Amino acid sequence: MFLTIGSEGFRNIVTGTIDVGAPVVVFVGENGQGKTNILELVYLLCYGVSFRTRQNTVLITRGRSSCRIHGEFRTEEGYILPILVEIGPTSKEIFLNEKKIANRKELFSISPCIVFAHDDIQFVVGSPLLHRQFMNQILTLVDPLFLDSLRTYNRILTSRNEALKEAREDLLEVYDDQLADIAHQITVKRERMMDAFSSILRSTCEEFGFSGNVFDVSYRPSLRGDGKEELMRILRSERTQDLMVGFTRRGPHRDRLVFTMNGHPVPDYASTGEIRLLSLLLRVAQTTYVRESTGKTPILLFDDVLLELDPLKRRRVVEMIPHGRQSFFTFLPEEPILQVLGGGRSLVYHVVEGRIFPDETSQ
Ligand SMILES: Nc1ncnc2c1ncn2[C@@H]1O[C@H](COP(=O)(O)OP(=O)(O)OP(=O)(O)O)[C@@H](O)[C@H]1O
Repeated sequence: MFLTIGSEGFRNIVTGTIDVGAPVVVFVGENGQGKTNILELVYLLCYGVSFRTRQNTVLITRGRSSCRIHGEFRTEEGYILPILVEIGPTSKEIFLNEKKIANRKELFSISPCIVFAHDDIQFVVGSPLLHRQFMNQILTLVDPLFLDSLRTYNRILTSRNEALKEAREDLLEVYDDQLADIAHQITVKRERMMDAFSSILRSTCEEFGFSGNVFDVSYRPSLRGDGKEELMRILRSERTQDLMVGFTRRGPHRDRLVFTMNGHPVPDYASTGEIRLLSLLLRVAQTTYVRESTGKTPILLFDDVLLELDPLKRRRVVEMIPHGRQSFFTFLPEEPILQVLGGGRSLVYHVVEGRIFPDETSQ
């Protein structure tokens, strides 16, 4: 759990430190005041990157040349870990326990963190690129080696595509072999994860109060075969077509997911509210999957996502949030925030033009 968070020169947030040592922390404010920036700050402390941008310079307050983001994290064993992220125009340094770390992966073991964001509905109705992003996000949280496999795959894929454009059959022999090997590893990992994930999603739907399989998701690998050898045979047998188009037409870079509601494709049948609900249940299921796979309950960041649900569904989603860890919420002033406060300790802050004030009535 984070006990404090703070920043200097970060986006529109005014320099300072606030107490967040409670299971539920709420930020209330009008549009554009800095609520999402605060959630972004928490995410940066967990992963060393933003969930909104890969461009470090936009994180720095306009007109300044650097920023510092800091927090104190209390581990499950009770140790206090100071985390500091310093960002300059072309640099980023991360300090854990006052020691500079060489790789931001060292932060990953502290606490997983899951954002429930407005754009999450794109995982359901957006392009297959986002389906793959969804799977990759989950796998990276539970398997630190997955990101390396993905990078290797993309490197070999780029080389194979170049060889296809230049019709270098000698190189294609080598790349087919390498691509089949890594494609097999990625497909098997995605397949296993999605099997477990879809069964968790079904239980999540039941827990929510649905009877039967209201929402379901299934994995559709683009290159399916029994082992690496078969994938290689497929790549070779389809090489002529790949040479004609000049790129690799099949592989994990073309995988997709199919979302259904009562057996029908979600994008064609579901209402906006149902799509929003599914995107929230996907994140709840992701939280359960990460907890079951790593033994750690993620910190949850809810960025204004409950508004589109009717009050009953909103309450049910909130009741499903796992206890024992920390959740951060953002709300517009008129939203009924009391529904998320529950019985435990909670902190409510108002955000006005980047300034963060404690709510007098909830202290
Ligand atoms: N680098 C920066 N320097 C200064 N201000 C910035 C910077 N980046 C973003 N901002 C400002 O931060 C504000 C946006 O804050 P944020 O996205 O957190 O809003 P919000 O309170 O979550 O609003 P909404 O309810 O509309 O989502 C905007 O006014 C934006 O111009």
